[in-house]
This record gives sequence, C-alpha cells and structure tokens, in this order.
Amino acid sequence: MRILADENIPLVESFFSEHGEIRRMPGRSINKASLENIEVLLVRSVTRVDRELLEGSSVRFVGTCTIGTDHLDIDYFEQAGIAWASAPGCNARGVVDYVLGSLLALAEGEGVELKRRRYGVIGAGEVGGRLVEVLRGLGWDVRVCDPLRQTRDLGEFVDLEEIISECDVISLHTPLTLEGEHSTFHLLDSDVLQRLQPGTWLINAARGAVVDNAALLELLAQRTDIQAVLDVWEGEPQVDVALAELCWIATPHIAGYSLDGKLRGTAQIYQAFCAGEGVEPKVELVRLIPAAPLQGLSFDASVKAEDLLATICRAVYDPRRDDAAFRRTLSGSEEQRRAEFDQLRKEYRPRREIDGLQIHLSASEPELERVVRALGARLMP
Ligand SMILES: NC(=O)c1ccc[n+]([C@@H]2O[C@H](COP(=O)([O-])OP(=O)(O)OC[C@H]3O[C@@H](n4cnc5c(N)ncnc54)[C@H](O)[C@@H]3O)[C@@H](O)[C@H]2O)c1
Ligand SMILES: O=C(O)[C@H](O)[C@H](O)COP(=O)(O)O
Repeated sequence: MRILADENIPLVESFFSEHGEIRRMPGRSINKASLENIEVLLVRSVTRVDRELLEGSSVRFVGTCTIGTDHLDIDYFEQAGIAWASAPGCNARGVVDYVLGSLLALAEGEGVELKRRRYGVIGAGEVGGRLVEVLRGLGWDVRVCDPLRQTRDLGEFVDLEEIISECDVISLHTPLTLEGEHSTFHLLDSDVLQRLQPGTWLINAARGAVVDNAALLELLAQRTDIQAVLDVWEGEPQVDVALAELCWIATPHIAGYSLDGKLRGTAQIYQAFCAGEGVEPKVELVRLIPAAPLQGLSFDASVKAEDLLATICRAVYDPRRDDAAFRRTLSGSEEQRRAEFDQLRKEYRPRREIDGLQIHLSASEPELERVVRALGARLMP
C-alpha cells in the first residue's frame, strides 16, 4: 500500500509503516501528480481534498489529523465511496489553553479582573464545551450560543443576539460552514461587529472566515475600546498585516498546536484507518508520547486564587510568545510572510497541556482547589 502524508503530521512512520510505504511532502504542494499510485492520503488543514484532486486517483482513504473538516469535500468522498476520517477533539485542550492565556494577557494589559467579565462562547462542541466547563468551573458568568445543539440537546443556550448585546468577552468555536440555516461564514459580519458592546474582547481560534476580516479591521481602526485575539485568518497563509497589527494577540493558526493534540490527531486517524481495514491497531499512543518537561507545581496555600490561575496557565503556555514571534514576520514581503506563517507552524516547539500538570497545595484551601479542578489539573495530596 502506498501512503502519502503531509510532512507536518508527527509519528506517521511509527503508526503506519507496517501498512505500507510512506512518502512525505508539504501539505500545500500535494497535487494530482503526487497522488500517483497512492491509496492512503493523510493531510492537515492546508490541503484542499476534493473531486478535482482525487478524481482518477487510486486514493481510497483520506485521513485529516485535524478537528476541522472544511478543507474536505465530504459529499464527494461519500459519492465516490472514498473512506475518510477526521480527529474530533484531538487538539481541543490546546485551544482552551490558548484562550486562557489570551484572557490572562488581556486582563493584565487592560487592568481588568477576569471574574468580573461576562463570557459568550459561540459553538459548544469539543473546544467550546470544554472552555465553558473551565470558565464555569472558575465560577465565571458564561452564556453559550449553539443553535444546532439547542435543537438537539435542550439546555441553557442563548441566541447570537444575546451574546452580542450581553457579553463582554466573545470566543468563537464553530466550524466554518458555507451552507444551511446556521452557516458560519461571516457569522460576525460588519453589522454584528458594529453592535459589539463597549470594551468587548473578541477571540477567534475557529476559522478565519467566521469573522469578516475586512469589517473587523475597519472596526478596530475606529473603536480602540474593542480588543481582538486572532489565531485564524481569512486567506491563510496570507494575513492582513494591518489587522494583525491592531490585534492584542495575533498568531499563525497554532491555538491547537499542543504536542499532545497533534499526536492524538495522528493516533485517531490510525485507529480509524485500522477499523476501516478490519485490522487490530497495534501501536499505542501512550507508548510514544514523551514525558512533559514540567510535571508539576507546588504552591503555598497563601497564594491568591488569581495568581494561582495565571501561574499554572502560563507555566504551560503563554500565547504572548507566539504573538511576538508572529509579529516579527509582519514586516517582510508578501511572499516572505506567507513562507514564515508556514515556517512558524512547521518548527513549532513541543507545547504541553494544562490538564497534564500535577498541583500541590501546602494546605487545603477550597477556593484554590476549585481553580486547580476547573483547569483540569491534578490536585496532589
Ligand atoms: N485554531 C486552531 O488551532 C483550531 C484547533 C481546533 C479546532 N479549530 C476549529 O474550531 C472548530 C470547532 O472545533 P470543535 O472541536 O469544538 O468542533 P465541534 O464540531 O465539536 O463543535 C462545533 C460546535 O459548533 C456548533 N455550531 C455550528 N454552527 C454554529 C453556529 N452557527 N452558531 C453557533 N454554534 C454553531 C456545533 O453545533 C458544534 O456544537 C473546528 O471546526 C475548527 O475549525 C481550530
Ligand atoms: O482543525 C484543527 O484541528 C486545527 O485548526 C488545525 O489542525 C490546525 O493545524 P493544521 O492542520 O493547519 O496544521
């Protein structure tokens, strides 16, 4: 069997080598010619996989080691009988950690207490759902908008209008969808953006086009009270430099780039592949994932809850570092910027997840224990 895999998917050899010959290449360069004799295609979000790419090829399985599937033409796969799989939830925790780090940066910069803000989460699936759990676990006021889940699950959901008019932090976690009653393309268009409350913080770590980027640029240029955190951009790897410069945090689509999340992505696709082939998966992720360099932190019980929160989150991940690295690339030519967007992602350092940490408190203190539990970290005796 011949397998073609994006060069940025980790551990492909460890998982797939017993199933065939593996060739690697940059995801953006995968084209019809590179698919000659290929049966298994493993991609990330940068490869558009559709009829144009696959028709006439021998590809019979497409695996994307990502949560998002907007780069796949799933209707075509189903018509053509091509098996496919994505990796639901694989890097959801990484995105939650990114949002937490961004909130801490905003709070510090603006001199605002996070517990006094009202949070609006749009899209309550793997990412948004976990984020809501963390924010509510911290005791913060959270509203959730997810019209699809609202119809299915019943529960406490609000509409987009309420998020826009009542919340002063809005975090987007929907897929990018172009059709249907609840399509998300430009969900935040010029009209919605103009109605944001004074002092709103807007976070987009979903897909660039969920927000109309031109309208957001216009808004940020007029309204210095609004702050934006953008990890995703319309037209990636091309980024609107003027927009990036006006953002509080700007990063090159790395919110979910925890090492754990990437490795889980490969493992989930391997499992789906094995299930499709009717073979028992032999390779186990637990045997391949390296130990985190930072295992735990100890605190005296006199620490303030807000300092405990910031110290734990930042010890694992602080998005200001990615923001600084990305900003250094913004002065280059258009061609250089596109290349550096991809380079920063390709050479991304191994980043771990907050819920992998063990936390020791010198004495039992309910408010502090609540912070540790909300973050999903392990409270050690
Ligand atoms: N920046 C990153 O690195 C990164 C990492 C992971 C995922 N993502 C993006 O985040 C998206 C969400 O990830 P997930 O794992 O939570 O997906 P998911 O499918 O588990 O959840 C998405 C949720 O959005 C809801 N939704 C759909 N349309 C909506 C609308 N119009 N309004 C409100 N809610 C709506 C769905 O009902 C669902 O509950 C992915 O599709 C992907 O595009 C980005
Ligand atoms: O949808 C996701 O899982 C992420 O947005 C995505 O995976 C980011 O990484 P990429 O596939 O672009 O390398």
